[in-house]
Amino acid sequence: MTPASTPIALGSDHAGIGLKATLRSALEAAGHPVLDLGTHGPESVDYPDFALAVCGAVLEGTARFGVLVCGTGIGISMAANRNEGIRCALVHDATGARLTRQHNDANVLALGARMIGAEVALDALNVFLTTPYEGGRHDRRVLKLSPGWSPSP
Ligand SMILES: O=C(CO)[C@H](O)[C@H](O)[C@H](O)COP(=O)(O)O
Repeated sequence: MTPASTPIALGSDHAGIGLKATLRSALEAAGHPVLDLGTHGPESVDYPDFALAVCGAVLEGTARFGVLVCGTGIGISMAANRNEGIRCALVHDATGARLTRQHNDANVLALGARMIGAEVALDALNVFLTTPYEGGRHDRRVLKLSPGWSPSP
């Protein structure tokens, strides 16, 4: 298991920068090490670049989980899920965050800064980080999401 001392990687585009800052402050206040991979300014940028950076950190093990924010969470989650081994879930509340950890063993959380408020996002993040994967019947389904998996002939 990845130790809790391993950072949480954060990334956003310009639309998500405010919510990312809120999430970062909350994580740091709770004692979580954070790896903020940008964006760091208000200029218009492209969300796939930040999804790639965060997913790279998760896949190489320098981050325990990734958290991505764009305006809707849609584009940045699409970009994240292009990376083999990443299971990124776009959620809109704590229930989605809990279920995607329990059932999908999601390793990246995506949030839409133009869709949900900061309190809901903070609840979702807290639940995401503290909910374990259930395993059991979900193992064979998660396995089918793995790099290289294909149906038996
Ligand atoms: O990818 C998105 C839409 O699913 C995100 O919401 C982006 O943040 C959005 O497209 C950015 O839009 P903007 O008009 O360039 O701010």
